[in-house]
Amino acid sequence: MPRIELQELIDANDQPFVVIDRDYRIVAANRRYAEAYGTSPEAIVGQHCYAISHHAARPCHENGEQCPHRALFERGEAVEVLHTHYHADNQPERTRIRGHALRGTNGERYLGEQLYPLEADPGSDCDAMQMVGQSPAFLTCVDHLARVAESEASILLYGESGVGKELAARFIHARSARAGGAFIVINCAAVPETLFESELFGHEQGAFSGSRGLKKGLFELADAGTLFLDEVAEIPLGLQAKLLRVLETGEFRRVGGTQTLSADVRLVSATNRRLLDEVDEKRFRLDLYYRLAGIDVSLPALRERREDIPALAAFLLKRLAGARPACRLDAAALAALQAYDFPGNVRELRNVLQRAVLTCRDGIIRSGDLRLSAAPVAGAPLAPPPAEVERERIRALLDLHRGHRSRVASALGITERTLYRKLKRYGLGQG
Ligand SMILES: Nc1ncnc2c1ncn2[C@@H]1O[C@H](COP(=O)(O)OP(=O)(O)OP(=O)(O)O)[C@@H](O)[C@H]1O
Repeated sequence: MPRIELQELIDANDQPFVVIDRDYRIVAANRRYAEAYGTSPEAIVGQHCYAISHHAARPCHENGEQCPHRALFERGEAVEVLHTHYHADNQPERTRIRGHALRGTNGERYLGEQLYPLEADPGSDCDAMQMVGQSPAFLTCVDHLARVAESEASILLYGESGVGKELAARFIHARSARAGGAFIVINCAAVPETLFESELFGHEQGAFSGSRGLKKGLFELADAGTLFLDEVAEIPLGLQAKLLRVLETGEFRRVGGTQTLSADVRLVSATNRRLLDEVDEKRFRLDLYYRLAGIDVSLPALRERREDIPALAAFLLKRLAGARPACRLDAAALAALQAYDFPGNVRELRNVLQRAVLTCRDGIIRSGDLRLSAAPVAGAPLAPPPAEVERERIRALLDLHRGHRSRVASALGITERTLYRKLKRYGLGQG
């Protein structure tokens, strides 16, 4: 067998590649790897891997990260992990690392690491999408999203309210081959049943009373792009059958139309309910479930990634401040946020910060400025009111505000979206 120069061999690899010995010393690195850290292969050899990739003084497993080095030299396993690496300019980059067990001609064992940056396309990376987070739970999820984005499969996103399902759907679209096409959102809980079909498939002129002109449906508008069905569990049963037919044939008609149209649409759906439970309860069709959930991805709740709270809070405060200087949290306030469970997830964090910004005086948010529902202020309800009481309250407010939903929502201190869901549940204000 010919003996090929190691440097030439690894330079032929388009991905960053590095070879590390038992003592964490780099014994070889390809050009790609060295360039990413602003140096040359010659200068890197002999240095500690953690000094290069993490700018750290000790191995990354000592800082709580999963380490392929440790897995190989302690357990003999070649593993794949997600890490955050730091480039020469200190920019963090999320990277998937695949470990390889190598054996030198001296019989010694070495670790080969192949790096796959998760944000290879700077136009659609997490920063551009404003998706903040470095925790293992978040990185695993982003990695999963990036991988499923490349396929054409229908994706079902599952996660509690406010975890960022719409953001995740946009991320999938931006990283897919359809990124140049439209990203169309329909919130299935917000559309009254009577208008659902025409929203989705459009209508011809005068198709029903009140319809003016021809209107293209969202399905048609999403042609060559992605259609995001938010709160998909809320699609009325009758429409589920129609949607299924369209998904199976790719063909549809506008309401009141005779012409058969077709559209090439990739579906991403989201729900905060267990759809299979809905199937068991006969509220959701199993065949439609299979169509929508080609691949399902769960998004972690904020309390499962508490370590992201400081960065998320700083990001949201900056966004809330706009051009003005952003408020910041003192240590006790930050600790209170990290200890809190956030049933409403990132959206609740944003709302809590929004209120705190209004009450804080000197640009510093203290724990007293935070209104977290676990420690309610006087007058705030401890738990959601019982259904009957809530139904009556909403009905009375609808009367008071003459059906003006945004006013009712703000009187209740909830989003319009949540109000729509409640209206539906209580059979109020349809049409
Ligand atoms: N990782 C993140 N980084 C930055 N902002 C985030 C992140 N995740 C969510 N957000 C923000 O939190 C808010 C809620 O996100 P989004 O609307 O995507 O949630 P959702 O899961 O779709 O909610 P719902 O189930 O109520 O529809 C948005 O303002 C979004 O920008």
